[in-house]
Amino acid sequence: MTRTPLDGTGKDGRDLGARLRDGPPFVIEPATAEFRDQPVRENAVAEHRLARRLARELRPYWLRILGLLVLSMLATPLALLTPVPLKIVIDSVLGAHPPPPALDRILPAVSDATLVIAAALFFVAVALLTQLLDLATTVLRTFVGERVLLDLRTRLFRHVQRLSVSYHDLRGTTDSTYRIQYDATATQQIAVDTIPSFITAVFTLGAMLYVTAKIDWQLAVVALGISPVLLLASWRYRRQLRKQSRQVKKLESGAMSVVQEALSAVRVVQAFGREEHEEQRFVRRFHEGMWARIRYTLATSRYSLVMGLTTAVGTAGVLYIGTRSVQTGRITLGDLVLVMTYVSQLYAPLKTMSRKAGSLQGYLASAERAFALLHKEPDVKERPEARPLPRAGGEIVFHDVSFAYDGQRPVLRDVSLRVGAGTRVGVAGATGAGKTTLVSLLNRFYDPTEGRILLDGVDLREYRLADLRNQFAIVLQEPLLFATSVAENIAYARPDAGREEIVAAARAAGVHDFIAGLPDGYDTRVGERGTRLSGGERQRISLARAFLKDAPVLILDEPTSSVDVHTEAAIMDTMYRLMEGRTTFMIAHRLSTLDGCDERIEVASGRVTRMSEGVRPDA
Ligand SMILES: Nc1ncnc2c1ncn2[C@@H]1O[C@H](COP(=O)(O)OP(=O)(O)OP(=O)(O)O)[C@@H](O)[C@H]1O
Repeated sequence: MTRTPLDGTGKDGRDLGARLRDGPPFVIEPATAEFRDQPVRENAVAEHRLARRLARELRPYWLRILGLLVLSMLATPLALLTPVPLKIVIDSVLGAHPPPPALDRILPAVSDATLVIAAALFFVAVALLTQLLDLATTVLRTFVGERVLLDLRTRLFRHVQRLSVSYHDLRGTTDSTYRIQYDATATQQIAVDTIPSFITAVFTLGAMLYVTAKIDWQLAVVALGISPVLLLASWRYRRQLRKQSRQVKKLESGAMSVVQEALSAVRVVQAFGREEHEEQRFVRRFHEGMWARIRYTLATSRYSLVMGLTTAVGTAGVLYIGTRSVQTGRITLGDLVLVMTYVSQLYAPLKTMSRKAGSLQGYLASAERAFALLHKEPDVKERPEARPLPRAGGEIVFHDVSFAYDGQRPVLRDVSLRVGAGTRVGVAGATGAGKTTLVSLLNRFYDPTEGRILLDGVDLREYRLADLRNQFAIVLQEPLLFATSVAENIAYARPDAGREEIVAAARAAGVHDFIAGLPDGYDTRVGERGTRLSGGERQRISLARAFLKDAPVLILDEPTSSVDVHTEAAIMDTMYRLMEGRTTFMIAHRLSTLDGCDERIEVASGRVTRMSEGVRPDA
């Protein structure tokens, strides 16, 4: 059976899970030179490259990120003001100290009761401003973050769609899905969460230290004394956290592949009663992921523990020295309360910085994976000065073409053919002989390892890729439909086609009456992959697609092998009409299917072992 490379599954018949299990799964793609080595060798240069890459990624949003930063930084003065009412009440209402000069200027010689009310109102005003600022920051952060995420996801999706079929053959779909769906969010987090929090934390830290030092420099020195320990701990845990986070991502995307595969093949699973087996595979994969996550969480908890203990020691030191200072009269009780509030707030930014440094490692691991995908170059490339090709005549020549999927074991060897424009060629051969591979080279799903293929006398690699692919209409053994309406499925070949053209194509494919009889006619939805239609019905719809495309070259890969004899006869009829005036390659196992072809070739073990006169290269 031929598997189409279009559906993202391997042509070697191995299922997605098998390839994910057996292949070199989920290794971060060593993409461009910029990202090579990075996942393996953790070094300062690689870190620097990743940071530069991130900066480049975020450059278009710098103004918005700056806005976010400004909003976040406005929180600092508010944080500084929060404990001030408490200090005033303690010192000037409960104690006997005069109010601070600034307050005295605004409210000269007021009673204690008025001072308490003023302090309370001040407290509410600061809280209100803090909340408003919080709201504005959240709104802006959400907008900027979603924009960054959407843009990156769009680019990843665009890129992944253009990667060569061989990439998808090897990788399967889940790893790419994971990178687009989950890894891409890391950049958003770094842009709107980590960077602004980090910078704001540094800013707040500086401001609070300054105010504390103004009150009592000794206290500021004690409070700051713990920061080397904090920095050291962030440095020490950084690598471990990144490594573990990377491991978690690999295992999670691997586990997801089990779900995706089992659900997409649910009929096979149920038919063979393998639900239990699939469940066990699922549990095994998730079990591995679970332990990796537990290890990661334990590492972050250990890290938080170190942070928490260090800050507690710092706070205790400030409390001790601060109390002594109150006792000796160096500072007031209100000053001590103010400083203690600052110290707890001072450690909040320090903790934020170190916590962010921890989660940053997880984000960086994800960002690496997303960028690696983005930097993966397609094997099949378009030349910079590629030729346009409005409509080909249809002459195709193979010149000593050899091809190996893995670059080593050839699947096609020294194939030479000359197919005149409008010639219908029947391709026969045993299973695994290389027939599908032969036609897959025509529209450049893969490029030959050796030799060249010419269309109208020009190497396929000279043409613009989209133009080249536009010259082919393909009908596969297992027609692939999308989960939309019948009309949209037919129009997939030419999205600009009007309803009359779609109906005309359906008529030509002999499927109009069937469609007209459906509950919603052409607007009937066909279900995922067209499962609500029979194999023959799907095949006819894909033929209508080919009629609508009206391409000069037609590839028919065993299009009737899954339908009954009557349906086959009807479909063949339609197909021969479709072939008229088009260069056609028709693959079939049943030789009788090829009777209407003008020429015939036979493939065995990757070689063309027989060919009729009309396709001889020297004819
Ligand atoms: N994506 C792939 N990666 C690696 N090997 C592949 C891939 N697709 C096909 N092959 C191998 O290439 C050889 C030729 O496969 P191909 O599908 O071209 O044969 P075929 O003649 O079309 O077979 P069938 O009649 O069964 O469809 C087979 O040995 C197959 O295992």
